[in-house]
Amino acid sequence: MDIRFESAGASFGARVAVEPLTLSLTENRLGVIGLNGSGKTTFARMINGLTKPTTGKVTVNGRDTRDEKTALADVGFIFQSPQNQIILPIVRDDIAFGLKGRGFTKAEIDRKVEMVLTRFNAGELATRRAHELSGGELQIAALCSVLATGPNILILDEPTNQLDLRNRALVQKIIDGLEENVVVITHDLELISGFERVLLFHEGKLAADAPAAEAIAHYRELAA
Ligand SMILES: Nc1ncnc2c1ncn2[C@@H]1O[C@H](COP(=O)(O)OP(=O)(O)OP(=O)(O)O)[C@@H](O)[C@H]1O
Repeated sequence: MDIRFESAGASFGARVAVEPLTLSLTENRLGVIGLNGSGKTTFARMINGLTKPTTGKVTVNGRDTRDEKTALADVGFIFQSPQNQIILPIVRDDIAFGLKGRGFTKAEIDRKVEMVLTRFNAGELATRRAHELSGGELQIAALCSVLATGPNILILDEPTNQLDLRNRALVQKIIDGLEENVVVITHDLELISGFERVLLFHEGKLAADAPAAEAIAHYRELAA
């Protein structure tokens, strides 16, 4: 992946959520940590263009996010509350929904839905009602819907939030095995403990940009 922030920052009115920063991100795995309200989600939304920079610019694989009217299609985003991004009641239909309007035939859509369900060993979820799923199942359903569209960068915002130990371990295993480039925002420090690059945000500023152990140690000092 090739994500570049060039003096890019984001403010909401007078509130500066992310101070202008200059960065080049090419790692296959990137962790983002920091206290509540430190700017992590805003930073992540700037990557897929959901939040446009109010100063500077952000490019993803050479494309300026300001030139795109909507979020970048090749940057998948799983939000903090995945139930809010499941649109259709039945899991299989929701996965197919994301593939419509992209020029695929019905047979191709059906094949892609089956492929992604098989990839996550989630065939059992296909006919389930999304609102009846457990937190872990919902994360997997959201992952299937987003990854079926073939993004090459995936952003996960607090993917283990509210998961029990078993589902947490399952989601960690899935993240570790993803071939896509992954950006993980999390308060679950173990989840990103093996990452070679972790960004620590503090009050909208980048407080560390380092391998996981170093960034986590710095975070512990800030939080103490
Ligand atoms: N749409 C918005 N309008 C106004 N202020 C916003 C908006 N989005 C974020 N902010 C503010 O920007 C700052 C950074 O918020 P952000 O959601 O990026 O933090 P975070 O690090 O992801 O927090 P958390 O860990 O609690 O999810 C906060 O002060 C927040 O209140």
